[in-house]
Amino acid sequence: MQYQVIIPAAGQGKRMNAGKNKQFIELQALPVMIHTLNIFEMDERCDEIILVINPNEKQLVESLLTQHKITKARRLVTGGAERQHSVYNGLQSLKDAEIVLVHDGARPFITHNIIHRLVDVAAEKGASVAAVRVKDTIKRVSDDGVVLETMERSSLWAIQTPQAFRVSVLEKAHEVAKEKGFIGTDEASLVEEIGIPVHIVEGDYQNIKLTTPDDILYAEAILEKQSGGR
Ligand SMILES: Nc1ccn([C@@H]2O[C@H](COP(=O)(O)OP(=O)(O)OP(=O)(O)O)[C@@H](O)[C@H]2O)c(=O)n1
Ligand SMILES: C[C@](O)(CO)[C@H](O)COP(=O)(O)O
Repeated sequence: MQYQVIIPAAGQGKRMNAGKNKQFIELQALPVMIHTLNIFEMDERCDEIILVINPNEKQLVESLLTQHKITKARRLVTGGAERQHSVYNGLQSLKDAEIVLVHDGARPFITHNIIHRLVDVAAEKGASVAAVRVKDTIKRVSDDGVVLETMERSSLWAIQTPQAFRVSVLEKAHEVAKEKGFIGTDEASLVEEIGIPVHIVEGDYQNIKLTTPDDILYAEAILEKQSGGR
């Protein structure tokens, strides 16, 4: 089954504190955004990339796409105030897609194997998310820093992107969220709100989101390992 992917890349990267959108930080001489786009560019099952960007970065993005021969990102979409609004804008520009993936521009280490498993589960069941089992003990804590409870770890998963959906499911979820003024931190939470089951696809701990400066050190180590330490 083929798919289209929406890549939200219109954030500010405030927690990264790099003085620029973290999408443009270079890892082994390639911007983060290009690492992510290359994965979908090289996937035969990906028909189109809908790249969501800040309008003031359009020229820079266009020149990077040309320079790095990214041919599938034919339509650039303007982002919104929150990640959810950026994805909503991307969804409005989908054409003739049955399955849509949403994947953070800031997660440059996703694999084709996980992408394909997500697409297959979404095609069969409607909604799927990449996730890994939580490794730490997780506690719920009050605003004044006192532990309220220890969560049962065996049922806790850390949710990543990609998240894959039948297009009709994600469209409905976004419309309902818009009506209710609901803002979620991922697409699956919107789908959960409309009562459609979201299925876990076990992912990879290396599929990190570059969020804070220490993530860059880890990303460099992953790339070093991928390139055989050369
Ligand atoms: N209004 C927004 C906010 C985020 N994103 C994108 O959503 C992904 C995940 O968001 P996050 O890691 O929070 O990125 P930023 O919003 O850039 O980071 P920060 O919250 O630290 O400013 C990133 O690829 C980011 O560019 C987006 O397209 N539009
Ligand atoms: C969608 C996401 O990457 C799943 O882990 C995450 O929720 C994005 O959160 P952020 O606060 O926008 O970084």
